[in-house]
Amino acid sequence: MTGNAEGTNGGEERAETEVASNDRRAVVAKRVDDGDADLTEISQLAAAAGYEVVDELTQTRTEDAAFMFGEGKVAELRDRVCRADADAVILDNDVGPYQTFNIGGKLPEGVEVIDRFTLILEIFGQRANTRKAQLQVELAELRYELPRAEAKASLAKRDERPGFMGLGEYDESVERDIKRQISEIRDELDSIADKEQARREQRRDSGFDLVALAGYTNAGKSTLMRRLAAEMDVDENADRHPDLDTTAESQDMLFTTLGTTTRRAEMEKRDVLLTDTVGFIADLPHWLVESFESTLDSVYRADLVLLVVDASESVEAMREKLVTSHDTLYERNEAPIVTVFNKVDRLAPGELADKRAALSGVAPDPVAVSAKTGAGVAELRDRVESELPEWERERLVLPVSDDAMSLVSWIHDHGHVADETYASDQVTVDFEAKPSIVARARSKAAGLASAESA
Ligand SMILES: Nc1nc2c(ncn2[C@@H]2O[C@H](COP(=O)(O)OP(=O)(O)OP(=O)(O)O)[C@@H](O)[C@H]2O)c(=O)[nH]1
Ligand SMILES: [Mg+2]
Repeated sequence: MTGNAEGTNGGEERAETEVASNDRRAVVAKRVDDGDADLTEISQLAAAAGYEVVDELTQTRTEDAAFMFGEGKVAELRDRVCRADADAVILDNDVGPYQTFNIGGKLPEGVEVIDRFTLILEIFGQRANTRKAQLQVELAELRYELPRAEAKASLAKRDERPGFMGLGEYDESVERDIKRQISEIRDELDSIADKEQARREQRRDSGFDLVALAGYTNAGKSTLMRRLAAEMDVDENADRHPDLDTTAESQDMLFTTLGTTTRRAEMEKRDVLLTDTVGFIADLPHWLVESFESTLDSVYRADLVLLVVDASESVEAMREKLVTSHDTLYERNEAPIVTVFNKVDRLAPGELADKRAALSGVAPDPVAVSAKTGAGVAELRDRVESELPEWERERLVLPVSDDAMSLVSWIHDHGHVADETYASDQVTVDFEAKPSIVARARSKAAGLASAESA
C-alpha cells in the first residue's frame, strides 16, 4: 500500500517510527470538480500524522482518468516537491491505485503518494494502543489492500504487466492470504465486541445509565468528558470497570482519542457512565468506517448520545459536521440524541442565538456549554437526566431482617431512594429506578417474604 502505515505489530518498533516520522515534509494537494478546494482539514490531518506541511497545490477541473489532476498540474506538483525538498505528497482525494502509480511515476524517486484514507490510517496506526484498536487498523489496511492486490493479480494473470508497480510477481495467493487474515481479525474483533456488549448489560443491570459522547473530531468531547466526570473513583470500581480511566486526553489536533474511555459522571439522581470515543470525519470510505464499527458500538448502544459540535466554527462548517455526524449515527444508533454546542466561550455576543436559529433543522434545541470554563454544564447535567429513559416509582414494605437490610442497600446502589421509614418490625422503602431494577427489587422482596413464612 502507499504511505507507511504498514508495521501494525505495535510495540517498541512503532514508537521509533513515530519519532522518525516527525520531521517528514509533505506537500498537500486537492482537486475539486468545481468551486474552491479547501485544504484546512487535510493540513490538520497531515499535522496530526506528524508531517510538516511545506507547500500546497489545488486544482478545479474534472477528474483525469490517468492522473486524477491534469497532467500539467502533476508537473507543477513535481516542481513544488523538488523545491520544498518534500518526502511525501498528500492528496485529499479518492485516488485510484493506477492514478497513485502514475502520479508517483512523475515524482522524484522515493517520494510517497498518500491519500486521505492512508493518512487517516497512519494516524490511527500511531494512536492504536489497545489490542482492539490495533486489530481495527490492521483490518482497515487489509481491506484497503485487497482490491489493489486483486488488480495486480489480474494484471499478472493476463501477463500484461509483470512486476507491476515494481513490487515483483503477484499471484492469487497474495489475495487469498489477505482474505484469510481479514477473516481471522474479524473473528477476534467479534469476540471482543461480545465481551463489551456483555459488560454494557452488566452495567445496566447494576443500575447505570450509559451515556456516550459523539461528534466530529476536535469538537471537544474529551474535554467535556473530564468536565462531566465525577472526581475519580476508579479504585473503588477497578474490578467492575476495567476500562475506567483517570484520563481522557485533549489536544488541539484531529483524532486525539482513538480508543474508548469510560468514567462515572456526577448527576443529581442517576448513576451515569460516560463514554468518550473516536471522532467522526467526513468522506470516509465504507471499509474504513466498518473497520471501526465496534468502536462506535458504545455510541450506538448507549441509553443517550451527546452529539458535541464546535460552536466556534462558521455556521456552514457546523452544518457540514452535524450532517456527517448524523450520517454516521443514522443507521445503527438506537438512543435519543442531545446536541451540545461546545466552546461557547469563544462566541461574540448574539452569535449563539444566530447559530441556534440557523441550525435549528439539524440541531433542534441544543444545550450550549463551554467544556473549558464550565459554563452551561449544570444545564447539560439536568438535560441528560431529563432525557434518560424514565424511571419507575415503587414502594416496598419489608420485614426487618439482615436479608431485608441488604436488599435496602442494593436498592440504594441501583436506584434513588426518596424515603426510608422504619417501624418496629418493618421497613418501608420508597424509591425510583429503571423498570428492570424495580422488577428485580420486587422479586427479591417476594423471595424475602416467602423465606420468612417458610
Ligand atoms: N475555547 C475552548 N476550547 C475548547 C473547549 N472544549 C475543548 N476545547 C479545545 O478544543 C481542542 C479539542 O478538544 P478535545 O477535547 O481533544 O476534542 P475531541 O472531540 O476529544 O477530539 P478528538 O479526540 O481529537 O476527536 C482542545 O485544544 C481543547 O482544549 C471549550 O469549551 N472552549
Ligand atoms: Mg478526544
